[in-house]
Amino acid sequence: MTSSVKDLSLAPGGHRKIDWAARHSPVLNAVRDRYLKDGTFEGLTVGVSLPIEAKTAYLTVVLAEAGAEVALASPGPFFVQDDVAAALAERGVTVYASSDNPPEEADRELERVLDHGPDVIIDDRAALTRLLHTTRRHLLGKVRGASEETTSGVAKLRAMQDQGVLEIPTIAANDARCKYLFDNRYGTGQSTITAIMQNTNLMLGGKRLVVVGYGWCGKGIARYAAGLGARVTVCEVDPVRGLEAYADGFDVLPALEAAGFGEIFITATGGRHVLAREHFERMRNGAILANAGGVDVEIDVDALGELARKRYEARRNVEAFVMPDGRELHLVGRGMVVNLTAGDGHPVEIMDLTFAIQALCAHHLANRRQTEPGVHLLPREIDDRVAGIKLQTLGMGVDRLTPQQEEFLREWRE
Ligand SMILES: NC(=O)c1ccc[n+]([C@@H]2O[C@H](COP(=O)([O-])OP(=O)(O)OC[C@H]3O[C@@H](n4cnc5c(N)ncnc54)[C@H](O)[C@@H]3O)[C@@H](O)[C@H]2O)c1
Ligand SMILES: N[C@@H](CCSC[C@H]1O[C@@H](n2cnc3c(=O)[nH]cnc32)[C@H](O)[C@@H]1O)C(=O)O
Repeated sequence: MTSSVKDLSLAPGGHRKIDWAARHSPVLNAVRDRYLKDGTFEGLTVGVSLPIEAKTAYLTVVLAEAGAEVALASPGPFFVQDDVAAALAERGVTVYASSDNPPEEADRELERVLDHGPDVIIDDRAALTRLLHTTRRHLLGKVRGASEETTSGVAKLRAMQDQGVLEIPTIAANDARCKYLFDNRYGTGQSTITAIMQNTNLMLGGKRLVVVGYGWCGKGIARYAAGLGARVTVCEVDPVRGLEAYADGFDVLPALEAAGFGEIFITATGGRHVLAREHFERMRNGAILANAGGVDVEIDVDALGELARKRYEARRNVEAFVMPDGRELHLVGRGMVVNLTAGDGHPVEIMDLTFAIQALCAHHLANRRQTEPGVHLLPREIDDRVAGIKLQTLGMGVDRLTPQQEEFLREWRE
């Protein structure tokens, strides 16, 4: 089937971006050479839903080179770099994506991916998996399994499992240590702060910055912001995580209190309306709001619109909401995942680790090494292998326990 992209003439710029990602992806390259070329993917179809940018593109190129037919769509038009989509169409990956597509038609593009009849799925926020269980049920039988990219997607899959409706094996790629410890923490930390600074052109040093949610993403954001001199306050609902934030050197306060003094607010919870009307009513003139969480309802943008007497584009990717009392609140990246909708996503080296994990999850499922319907973890030794390869590419390494040390740890007698 043929790709459907915005403009094929944009391909040269996309090729350069993909080549750059390939050059900085030593782990995925090693995984390709050591594991993916064993014929597993010959004759199989891999359906992918991920933000379409250079690192995602390189993952799909690697899978295609390993013999798979790959079909790709994005979770929506705000996650599409058209030059990359055009380049991919030229590299033998079928891609259904354009930044011009209406957001409400995102499911249609994803269904076109499913209509390829995938054997294996690489998913983001469980979008393909949910469609597979609803509008494309007739394709369920062919799917060997799905690998899930993000925390919010894993939560959806667990909800499906709890309700007894998940009919395929899935791997929580997000829950691999080589994923969340680096991608969610350092990747989100760097790329969220970069996107906010790039789009506002404002300084971070000295600013009162509020991070809502101190999970892996929130920890990364707080750490990078503090490193650049911001005065960080954390808001949590989990007292232990709040205490952890305190021990890491941050103030911890309820969001309503922080609303009154924050100058920059970043949400990273995966929850709904964590910043809402009552917070907007207290915020200072000029406050900046951005979301780094995986759902686009963390900031109640509808309420912000209802409160505002006027809204206008203050800068590219920055929308100003003028309140009845004259205060302006500035929303970066539409309240969607800011590092992707208003930035280039995570650093290449981070996605190199994430996509090495994803490639191995796909390989695992393609080989039917996990056949039980439900949500599963990637076997620990595969995670260890990826970390080992990364250390090797850095010219570093770790030690191994000696047999005596292993025995000491196993033995309970002194
Ligand atoms: N921007 C990115 O590139 C990126 C990368 C990875 C994950 N994500 C997404 O970011 C979100 C967070 O991921 P994570 O891995 O950090 O999850 P996590 O579960 O480790 O952390 C979420 C934290 O938010 C807290 N929380 C929930 N509701 C809250 C509320 N109303 N107020 C304050 N705190 C609240 C929870 O207690 C938890 O500590 C998810 O939606 C995930 O999909 C985004
Ligand atoms: N696309 C989702 C939200 C994604 S949440 C964030 C996920 O994006 C992933 N991510 C972050 N940066 C990049 C990137 O540059 N390329 C591809 N995926 C990325 C990251 O691994 C994380 O788990 C939606 O429908 O709203």
